[in-house]
Amino acid sequence: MYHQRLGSFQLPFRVRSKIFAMKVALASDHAGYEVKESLKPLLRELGLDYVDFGTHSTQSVDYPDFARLVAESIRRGDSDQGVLVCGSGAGMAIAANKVPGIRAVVAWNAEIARLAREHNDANVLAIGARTTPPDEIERIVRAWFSATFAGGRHRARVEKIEAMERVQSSS
Ligand SMILES: O=C(CO)[C@H](O)[C@H](O)[C@H](O)COP(=O)(O)O
Repeated sequence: MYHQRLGSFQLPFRVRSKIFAMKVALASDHAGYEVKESLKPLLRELGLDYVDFGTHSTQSVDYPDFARLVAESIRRGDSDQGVLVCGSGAGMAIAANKVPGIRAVVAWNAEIARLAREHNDANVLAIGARTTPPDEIERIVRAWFSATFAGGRHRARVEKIEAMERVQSSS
């Protein structure tokens, strides 16, 4: 259940995000569990609705299971953005990027986070809990959700990524 479900009309994201709070799909593996939990107050402070897809403890699990839940939530249109936390962020990003429409980026500082949103229209933030200091993680999350896709020359490039996905799915 979303933290604050305000509605889910099928409007374009740019319109919907101005009317309703952005919906964030959140998940981690065991390595990222504590960071995932620590992000919840920050997401609330930023006015973001979130749904927690697990994991729910530090017991060892497999990160692709959780990356898939978040990626498919975005693909269905149930979530606008995803945040995934594992040891390095890499495994989560690799797995999430297997789902069409997902542009997952490992951000290890706020600048990478901002650029991923502005230039790449990235929709999944992957964080390395074992590789990124807590204060940097907070800066990364703030930067990610402050930034918006810049469009312009970057739009044609993202469209080329989407075209690659269409070729793959039809072959
Ligand atoms: O797969 C990973 C690399 O992106 C993640 O960091 C995992 O969290 C990590 O591999 C888990 O390792 P563990 O030794 O099983 O805790």
